Amino acid sequence: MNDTVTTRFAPSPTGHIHVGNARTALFNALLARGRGGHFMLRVEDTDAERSRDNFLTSLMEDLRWLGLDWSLGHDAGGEQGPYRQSERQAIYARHFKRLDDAGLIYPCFCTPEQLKRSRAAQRAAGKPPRYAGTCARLDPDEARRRLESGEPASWRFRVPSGRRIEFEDFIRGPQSFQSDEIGDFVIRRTDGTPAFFFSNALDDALMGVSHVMRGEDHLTNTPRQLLLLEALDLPAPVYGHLPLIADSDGGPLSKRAGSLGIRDFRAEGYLPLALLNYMARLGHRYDEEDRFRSLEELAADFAPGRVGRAPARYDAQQLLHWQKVAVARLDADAAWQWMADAVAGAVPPGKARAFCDLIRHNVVFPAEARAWARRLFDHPGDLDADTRAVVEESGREFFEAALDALEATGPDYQEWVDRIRQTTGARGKKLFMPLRIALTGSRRGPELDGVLTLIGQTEAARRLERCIGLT
Ligand SMILES: Nc1ncnc2c1ncn2[C@@H]1O[C@H](COP(=O)(O)OP(=O)(O)OP(=O)(O)O)[C@@H](O)[C@H]1O
Repeated sequence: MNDTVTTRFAPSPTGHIHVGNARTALFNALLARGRGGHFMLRVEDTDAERSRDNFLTSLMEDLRWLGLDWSLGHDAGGEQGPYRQSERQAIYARHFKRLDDAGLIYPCFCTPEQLKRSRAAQRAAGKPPRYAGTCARLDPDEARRRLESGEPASWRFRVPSGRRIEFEDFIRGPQSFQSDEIGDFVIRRTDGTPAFFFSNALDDALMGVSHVMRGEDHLTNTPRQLLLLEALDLPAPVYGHLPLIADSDGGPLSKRAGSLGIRDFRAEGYLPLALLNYMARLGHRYDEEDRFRSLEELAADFAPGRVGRAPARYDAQQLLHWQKVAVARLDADAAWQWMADAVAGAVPPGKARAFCDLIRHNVVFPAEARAWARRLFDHPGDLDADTRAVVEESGREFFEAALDALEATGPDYQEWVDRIRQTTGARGKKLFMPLRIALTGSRRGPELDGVLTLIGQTEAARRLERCIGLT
């Protein structure tokens, strides 16, 4: 028996992937990596109306940007392809025929309105809605006649009665379902396309997926899929269902609604490892919770048994924490790459690296780096009331002394501040805060020493004069 672990991410390309989808992809990638197995990307694009190629391109970009490369599947190859469901019609047709030949499926002519009425009636009677079995009892000759006359029909799987379906969920533990509570379900839609239950289960089996880890929105699909695989005499994977992630208001995430999209985080300048460290802890516990981990380390320490049962909620503060850690750990080259686009045009040629080295520990997003570039190379900006109060309190004489000192010492920071200290008697905060405000327009920011070097003597003098003018 082949005991390689093969996991998969099987999205429908119907929108940009969000934190919920991406965490499902991440957990599958971690499980495969941690066990030396394969992570597969399968594209579930049977819904032609909602599937779009641009969403497929976008989700592949997002996964690759996160570092969640797949070794099997769409755009990666493998023996069990194609890995786009829209290209697997012949395979579905073959297995559909096997079920038909075995008398395990039947055409259903019920219209959407009839089905809706039936569900409403069941609900009114206090019963959970499921297919009432109307077409299961049709005379086979009549069913053929109606099909031949072109009447639209979906196809349903005959769920065997009186069966208990049990399986061990590798996250939630033992699960048990009664087949009598499952109505006959659609495996082929009226338009001829395969329904989710069918194509999804069939592909997992045919593609050698060993572990299906997916959101618990799929939990009740699993007994249906197990019945189908049993009917087709195909091997079933083991299943694990993850608690869903809700947005910060508790609402569900949805690709269609475009909530918490990975590409939005990317555009804002979040780092992949910040998101990975954040998402890996969404519903999963690590020892040494606070330790920032590489993707390899996240995988080595990942265990389905450490996934909790409670729904996880998106927490912007937690993500921001990991972003700060990830930014602080960038080396000089990576820090520059990260901010380069945002500061393009705002930093004079030749000063880029010095600028980056100076401000990188003061920023968490590239947009902040851009604001610093403007502040240092263009204009320090208007002073807020508290900042202006410091300038006024320091007084004209202080800034005049600072300006004289600068002329005398040139842009040697240490000599400059020593001289100001001597001539004004100012010390500590009283010395450094007004100088910081003069040079940067802000009470917080990077080392003044570096600021002076970067903006140069002439600009520093101009900024001191501006403060003189404000007093
Ligand atoms: N909020 C969520 N939290 C965790 N996992 C989720 C969430 N939403 C979807 N998933 C999981 O993401 C995977 C991909 O699913 P799918 O492509 O159907 O995404 P979806 O967001 O449900 O899409 P749509 O909004 O188009 O219905 C599935 O395993 C699904 O369970």
